[in-house]
Amino acid sequence: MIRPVRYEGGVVHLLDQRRLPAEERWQACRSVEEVARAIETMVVRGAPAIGIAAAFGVALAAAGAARGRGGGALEPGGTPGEGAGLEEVVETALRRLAATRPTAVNLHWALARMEGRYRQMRSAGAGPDQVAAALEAEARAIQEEDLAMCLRMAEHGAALLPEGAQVLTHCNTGALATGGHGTALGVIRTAWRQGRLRHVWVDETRPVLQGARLTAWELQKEGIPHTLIVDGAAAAVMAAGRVDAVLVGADRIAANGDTANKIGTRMLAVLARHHGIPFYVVAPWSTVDPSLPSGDGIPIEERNPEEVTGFGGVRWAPAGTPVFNPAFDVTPASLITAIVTDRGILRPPYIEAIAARARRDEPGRGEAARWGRSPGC
Ligand SMILES: CSC[C@@H](O)[C@@H](O)C(=O)COP(=O)(O)O
Repeated sequence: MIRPVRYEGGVVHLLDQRRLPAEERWQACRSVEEVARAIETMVVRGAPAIGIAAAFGVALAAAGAARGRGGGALEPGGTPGEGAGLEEVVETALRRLAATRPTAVNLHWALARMEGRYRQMRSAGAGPDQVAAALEAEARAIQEEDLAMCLRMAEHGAALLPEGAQVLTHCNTGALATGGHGTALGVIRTAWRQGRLRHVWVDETRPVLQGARLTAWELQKEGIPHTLIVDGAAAAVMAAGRVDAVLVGADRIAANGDTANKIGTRMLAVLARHHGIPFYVVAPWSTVDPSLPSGDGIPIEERNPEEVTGFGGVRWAPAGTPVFNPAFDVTPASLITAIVTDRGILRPPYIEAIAARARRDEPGRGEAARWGRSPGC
């Protein structure tokens, strides 16, 4: 199984997704700053995967502090230097990692969980070595639980698809984006293994091409029949009656079900409604942010204009062309047929379905909101 994040000997290893599919190269991150930059530059990407990478970044920081090396967060610009205390090292790591990407709440959820474990160990009087061991165990638990959630979502979601389904998906929501298996792509994987899936339409997903580079790579490895299309071809394949369902992931789901996901998702939802095609969002509960009443409050990351004016060192737009490059958009809840979570399938009205589950299950969400307040949000 593809797993994009590994933690070994106090080093975070990330499968460099910028280089796929041309080469499978791992990047070793030995400091919090290196993990943070890897998240910012999309060496690792996908909402659950960046949460997992950040959790290991905190574990790395604590391990460094326990060894008396300032947690490896030794860069200039406000991070602690040699010999910094454990408290300062962990706080700094949490702050730096929270500031990497604003939209995916899984990142802030994972950091809140790491902070919670840290505080628990400190109030129990644990020393630096014990704290470091506990934080490593917590990060590993986040990773393993994410895989388990993906497998549960996949079972729930596959049951929604008709026999011989043709589906359309956007971005990469596979093993590369999660603890393994995937969210929307996990449903596709499981449906294929169950024999109920015929074919996948893969949106190339401009500008960074997660569909063309990553989803096509994962599907090819599994031998799942698929066809790559440019984003603008989605309406044509829907109109031709060749899509039975649209399956997408999510970076943040507000309390009313409004869902932020990769730019272009909203367009697909509008198209699906027009063509009478079910539109399913697949996401673990860690993607739900009940502290936001609606999608209006979701911070949308804007990325470098160079992602739009060219790719891989080739520029095609004239120099100086003005660019708007939002990395995500928000799909209104009214366009979503169902939200598939590891805790079951949510149906409209989402505001009630989400509130009921949040009340029952989520004592830690106030803290997630705190780390969610990163610069740029
Ligand atoms: C399981 S991944 C869900 C989302 O994170 C995914 O659809 C997405 O939008 C990823 O965006 P990215 O910018 O590649 O991190």
